[in-house]
Amino acid sequence: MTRTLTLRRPDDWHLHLRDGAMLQAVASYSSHFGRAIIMPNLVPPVVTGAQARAYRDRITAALDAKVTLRPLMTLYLTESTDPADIVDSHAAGIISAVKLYPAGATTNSASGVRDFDKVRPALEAMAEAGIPMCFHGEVTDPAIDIFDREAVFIDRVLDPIRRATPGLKVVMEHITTSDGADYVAANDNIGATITTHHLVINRNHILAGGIRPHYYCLPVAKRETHRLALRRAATSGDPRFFLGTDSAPHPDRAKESACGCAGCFTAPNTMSILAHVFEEDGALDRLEGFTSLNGAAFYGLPANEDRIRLVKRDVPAEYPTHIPAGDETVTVFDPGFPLYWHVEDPA
Ligand SMILES: NC(=O)N[C@@H](CC(=O)O)C(=O)O
Ligand SMILES: [Zn+2]
Ligand SMILES: [Zn+2]
Repeated sequence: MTRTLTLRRPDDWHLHLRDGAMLQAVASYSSHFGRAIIMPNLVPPVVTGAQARAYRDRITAALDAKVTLRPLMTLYLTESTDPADIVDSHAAGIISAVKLYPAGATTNSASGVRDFDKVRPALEAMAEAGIPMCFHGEVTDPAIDIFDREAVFIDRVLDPIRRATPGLKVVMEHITTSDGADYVAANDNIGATITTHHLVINRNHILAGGIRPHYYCLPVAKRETHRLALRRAATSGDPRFFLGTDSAPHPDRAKESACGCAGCFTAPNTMSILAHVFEEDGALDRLEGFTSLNGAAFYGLPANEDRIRLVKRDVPAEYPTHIPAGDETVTVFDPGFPLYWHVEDPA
C-alpha cells in the first residue's frame, strides 16, 4: 500500500558542507532542504563576516542552478572575535548565528573557546541584538568521561552562561542525552537540534561486534535510554526541538583509520530515515513540525512556502552507499533498515 505525506520543504539547522572538492561533492545532496545553517569549522575556520560572505559565495557557486538551498551562514567564535563584527554581519544579513566550540571538543575546533569569560562581551552583544548562539555542548576536561561530557557541559558551562546572559538565544546543537532534552524542555529562549543518526543509533552500534567508524560522531551516541529520550523529544511536537542533521562528511580514509575522525554523512537519506522513525513512533503527523516548522520559528523565519512529498512504497528507496569526492570516497550513513519512504521533490 502506498502512503503519501506532503510537507512544507524542510530546513537543516546544522549542516557541514566543507569546502573545495568535498563541497562540490556533497552540496547537492542537501537539495531537499530550503535553508541550512552552515557550520563554520573549516580549516582555517570562518571567523569574520568577510570570510562568511566569501564562503557563502563558494557554496552558492557549488550548487546546481536548479537547487534552491539557501545557505545561512555562521561565525566561529574565538576568544578574539570582535563583537562589532558579529553584530554588523548579522545586521547586514551575512550571518544568521554564531557557533561556539569549546577548544578541542570536536573536528576542527582547535581555535575554539578555552576561557568562557573572554567571550562574555560577544555573548552580551548577541543577546542585545537577538543573534542565536549555537553551542557544541561538550566539556573537554580529560577527567570527564566522554559519555558524560554533554551532561557536565550543561551544569558547568551552559547553565551559568544562560544565567549570566539571560537574553541570550541559545541552540544546544546535536543533543544526545536525556539530560540535554530535559534541560531544553524545562527552559525558555533555548532550542535544540537533534540529528537523524542519534535517533537511530546508540553506542552499541559503534562498539558491539566490531568497531564501526562510520557511526562515530561527536557528541558520541549514548546508551539506548538516551536514544529513546531523543525520539520522545523529536516526536513530542515541542517546538524547541528541530532537525539539524549534523551531516558531516569525511573521506573514508580519515574515518577508517587508527585514529578515525568524528562525523556521520546523512544528507542523502535523512528524510527517508526520519519518515521511518516518525512512523515507527506513531508520529508522522509531527514530522513536519520537526523538519519544517519549529526551527524556522525559532530562528524567526517564515516556513518554506513550497513542499516536498514523501511516498511510502513497497520497494525500498535506493541511496548510494558511497559517493565520490575528488580522489576520495565518503560513506553514506547506513541506518540498518530498508527505507520505504521515497522523497518526491517537488511535491
Ligand atoms: N559531529 C561530528 O562528529 N563532527 C563534526 C563537528 C561537530 O559537529 O561537532 C564535523 O565537522 O565533522
Ligand atoms: Zn558539534
Ligand atoms: Zn556539526
